[in-house]
Amino acid sequence: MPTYSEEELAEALAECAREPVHIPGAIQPAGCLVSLNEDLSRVLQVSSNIEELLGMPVTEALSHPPTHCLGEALIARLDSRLASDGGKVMVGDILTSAITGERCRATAYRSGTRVVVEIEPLRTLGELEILTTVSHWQTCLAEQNSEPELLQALAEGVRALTQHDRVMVYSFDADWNGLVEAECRSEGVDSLLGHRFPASDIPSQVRALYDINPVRSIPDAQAEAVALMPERCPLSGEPLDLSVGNLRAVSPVHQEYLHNMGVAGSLSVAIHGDEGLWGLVACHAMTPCALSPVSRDAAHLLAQMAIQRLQRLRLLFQQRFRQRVQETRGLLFETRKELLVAGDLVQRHGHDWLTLFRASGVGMVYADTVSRVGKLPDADMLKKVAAWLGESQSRATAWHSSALGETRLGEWLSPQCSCGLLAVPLSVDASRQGWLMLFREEQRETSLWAGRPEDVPRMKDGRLVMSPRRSFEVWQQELTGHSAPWQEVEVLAAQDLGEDLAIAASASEIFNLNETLYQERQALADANRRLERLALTDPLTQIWNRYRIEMALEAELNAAARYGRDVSVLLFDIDHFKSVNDRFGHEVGDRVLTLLAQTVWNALRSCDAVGRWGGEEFLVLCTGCTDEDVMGLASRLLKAVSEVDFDEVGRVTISIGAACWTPGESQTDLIRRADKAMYQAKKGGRNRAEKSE
Ligand SMILES: Nc1nc2c(ncn2[C@@H]2O[C@H](COP(=O)(O)OP(=O)(O)OP(=O)(O)O)[C@@H](O)[C@H]2O)c(=O)[nH]1
Repeated sequence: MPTYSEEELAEALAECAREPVHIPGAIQPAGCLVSLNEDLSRVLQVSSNIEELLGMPVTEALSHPPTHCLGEALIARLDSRLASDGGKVMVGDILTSAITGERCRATAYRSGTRVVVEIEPLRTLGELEILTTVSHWQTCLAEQNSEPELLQALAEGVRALTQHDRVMVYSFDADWNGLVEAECRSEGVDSLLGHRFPASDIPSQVRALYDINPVRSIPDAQAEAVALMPERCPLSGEPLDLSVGNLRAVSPVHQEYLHNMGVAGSLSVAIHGDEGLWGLVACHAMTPCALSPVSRDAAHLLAQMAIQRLQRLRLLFQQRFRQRVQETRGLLFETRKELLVAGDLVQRHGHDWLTLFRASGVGMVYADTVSRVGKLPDADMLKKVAAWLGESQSRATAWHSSALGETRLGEWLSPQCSCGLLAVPLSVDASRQGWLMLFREEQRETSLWAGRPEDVPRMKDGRLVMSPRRSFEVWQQELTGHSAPWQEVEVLAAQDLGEDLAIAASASEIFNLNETLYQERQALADANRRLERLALTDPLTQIWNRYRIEMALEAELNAAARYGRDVSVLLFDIDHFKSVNDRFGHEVGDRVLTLLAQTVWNALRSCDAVGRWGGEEFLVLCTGCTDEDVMGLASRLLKAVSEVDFDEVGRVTISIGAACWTPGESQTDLIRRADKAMYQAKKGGRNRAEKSE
């Protein structure tokens, strides 16, 4: 357990970050340095090893114009290049060492108001050989179709160029810890593949230097630094900022770090992605390793090519993922045509979404319904989570966490089965809202640290300081409480899915509402029909009631008056019906009435109608009937009734009174005449028809 407080650690880190690594006042002995004033007319500082490379003592170089130590041609080129390059590093001016006869490369850059020229011998691989090597690995990188293979090819390519004993490609996590993702090494050198390096290994100001100058070469970490003469600018008294250069002396802290790791020389090449520093290619040499500036630049070139390919691969992955999501959305649209409720959609497609989103469970809480597929909390818990999300989160955007234990939900959810959650709001309207939730299980990982991160801060003179690590022994750390992180592309895709589900939910609701409305309308129409029937039908005999037959008669008489048509009525009742009731009971009497009504109804033409006039009296309305016709119909009815067997009652007869309408006659008068005629029939012996004259 750390024995220091958070504040002490923060102060130690800040102190470490204040180390002025960019103005060491010295360079590495891999080359020499000349600093000039802005108009290139005066030498201001030189490195104390200038004589070893340029064959000229420090005092001589400082007391003569720059052309004396650097030559007329180089100064002329510097003059023109610096004017056009606006102070950027300038490479490619070659001169030959006066002492060793080696070809050297001069690199110039602006540092404040000064111009710095660094001179380094060109060594090892020939330029042509480097070109061939770069070209080979460039092709190789372009052919890689997976991230691990690509990073492995980068490690191998850089090692082919620099000949270091161990070349690692490591990426930074969100906290700037490094993870070794690929490695290429010579036999007998320990592997650090899969190891993590704590963020404190590269203090923030050193990381910032990688933005200015992506390549840091240390051919011999323990070589004595070469002082600048004088140490500060003789004009301004300012130290010389060597951030942009290649020769900056190694900070004592870094020297100790490399020593503790058993590394004699190193090369670090920053890998910058679209979002800044992505990682590093870190090369270690177990013995000092002189490196040609051209190889160094070539290594940088390969790193740049690799990151471009990496970004392309990630883009392709994202495109493929979104394509698959689009396909799922297409399926959703297809099934939406069936107007499934949103919950059914989850049941139907949930398993596909589990695969697509690498999730262990998918749930949806919408209105009062919960749908679940896979491994996830129970329905009540999902409702509780949805309620919390609704209260505490924006309704417009997705919410996600890959460490639920660190959130409010950690109190409710078991970390083993629900460690990560991506929740997407389904907003249908203000009153109806829901959440689509994708859960991920815990992803237990064993992290191999190259030394314990906590060992870095140490007490020195009663104060906590960040010290270079002494031990790089593998230390295992169990990472728990985390799921795989949610990628941005996954969050966006889940939001698309959420929108589709919200649309499906409202579509099915509208359908359900319409359905209910339709059913209610049907019920109303049925009730109306029943009412109408009740209002117009005789409940016993199921033929028209008096009201209905009167209406029909009225309409017929109006039409007859208008078009001069014939209309007749037959009024009849059962003979001696009282005795039927008396002998067999009222119920039997009812059955006789019903069967009689059906018999008459069946005997009529479709244009005629019969209604119950009251009691055991019936009225037949005959349209287009002359006197003759109506008596013919009356005879047919007498016959039809006489042929019916009325069960225990046996045969019954009826007496009919017929009346033909005369123009101008009222309905009442017409009926009265028919009634009179029926009376005549009764009087005449029954089971007969009489016609009103
Ligand atoms: N079962 C039953 N009987 C009814 C109904 N409406 C009227 N009646 C009976 O019909 C009988 C009519 O009797 P009356 O008017 O004396 O006539 P009748 O016995 O048919 O003799 P005539 O008409 O002179 O041949 C009565 O007994 C009524 O109770 C009914 O809806 N159901």
